[in-house]
Amino acid sequence: MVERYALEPLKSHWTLESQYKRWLEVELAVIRAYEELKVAPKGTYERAKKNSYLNVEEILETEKVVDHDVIAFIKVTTSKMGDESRYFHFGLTSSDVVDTANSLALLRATRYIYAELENLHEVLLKKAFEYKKLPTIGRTHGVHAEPTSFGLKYLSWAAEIERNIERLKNAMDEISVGKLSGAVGNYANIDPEVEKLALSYLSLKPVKVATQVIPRDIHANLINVFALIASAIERIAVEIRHLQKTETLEVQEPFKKGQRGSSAMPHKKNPILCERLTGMSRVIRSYVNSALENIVLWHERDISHSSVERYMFPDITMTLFYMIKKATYLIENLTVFEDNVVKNIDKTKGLVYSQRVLLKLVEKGYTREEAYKEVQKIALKCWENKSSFKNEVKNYFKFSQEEIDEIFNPEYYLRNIDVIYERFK
Ligand SMILES: O=C(O)C[C@H](Nc1ncnc2c1ncn2[C@@H]1O[C@H](COP(=O)(O)O)[C@@H](O)[C@H]1O)C(=O)O
Repeated sequence: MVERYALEPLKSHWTLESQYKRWLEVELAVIRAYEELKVAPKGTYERAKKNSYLNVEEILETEKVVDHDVIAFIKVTTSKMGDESRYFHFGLTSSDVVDTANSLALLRATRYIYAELENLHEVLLKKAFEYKKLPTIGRTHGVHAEPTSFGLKYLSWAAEIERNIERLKNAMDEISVGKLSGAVGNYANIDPEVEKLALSYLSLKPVKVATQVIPRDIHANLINVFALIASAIERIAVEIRHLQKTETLEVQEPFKKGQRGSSAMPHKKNPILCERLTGMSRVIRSYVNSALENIVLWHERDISHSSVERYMFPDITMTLFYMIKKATYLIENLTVFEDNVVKNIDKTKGLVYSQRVLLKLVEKGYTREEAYKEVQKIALKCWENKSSFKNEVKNYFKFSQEEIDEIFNPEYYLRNIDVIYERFK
């Protein structure tokens, strides 16, 4: 993970020491289950916990010799244990520990992400209501289309985050599984009751069927939801970047006191945060492919997925956590130049009301085809010579001033938005 983007508490969550602590948590849960099931003598769990020796440096030194990270961990951790070390890792395979601990790590990291996402959702909704009545120009294909509500932009972002919250909930539920079923997942050397009990101490459920590992489609689903969230944030960032173009200037991302935009051009305020969020979203999406590739392992497993996950799990959760926090800051502190938002509606001198003119003519008795032809003729002329569509329409179709005022009114386009907003109460 790039230090620049690593925020607490995620940063500490992914240190090597934290990883070994989670491995130990799993190993101890198994010992506790053995004791509960009277396989291990009373007090074994407490003694094993007290006498386990977690020393990162020594584990790494040992790994240099044995070239197996879990074995190195077991050797060092049990090195100061007494007789209870006999129950340590009893009947387990390395991935029982690694995979169960991975679920714990992902779940805990995702809980931080979830809380931040709820925060972002709330901020977006608040802004959606704040700008509900502000008319703006809707653009399709980048071309002025018809007026709409500025708040609807935020509402559509909030709705997307709402869907992602639901998806995240489901993915978290799916990843709340562990496996303690041994070398090929068939409980040959471990009682399924030990798994059930030990996982219950960790608030996990046994995965329905495992090989040596938990099936990777479960992890891929979570990674995919992360990518959806990143894309939702990128959609916000890209919109802001477009609206911050000098020609448009409807919004401006926060520019702190003392901040400088350009080393060469002192006048500049650039949308650097939005551009960073756009880039980060690309990085997060690129992990979806790796996560999908991890699904297909040889037979009961190979270990090609392991290196991928060492990059992917910390990187993706830390990057996403950073993105959501920054997106919330961005939305809360975005400057909206309301005058420009309204002014830009008239950049095409009324062309954006062409459909209203067309429908008015149909109401007056024109066929749709006739009306379209007539309106397009005038509209294209106005595009070319930059004249006022409003004036041309008034003169050509002999509309009264009252009709013109009614047609060329941005407020008209907001008349039904309450129906949409009602869905968010
Ligand atoms: O319980 C077992 O260990 C069973 C064994 N399978 C393994 N299960 C879990 N870890 C294993 C396994 N094999 C190797 N290693 C060690 O995993 C580490 C992989 O390192 P990396 O590719 O860098 O992520 C790296 O440290 C490897 O040494 C099997 O033969 O089925």
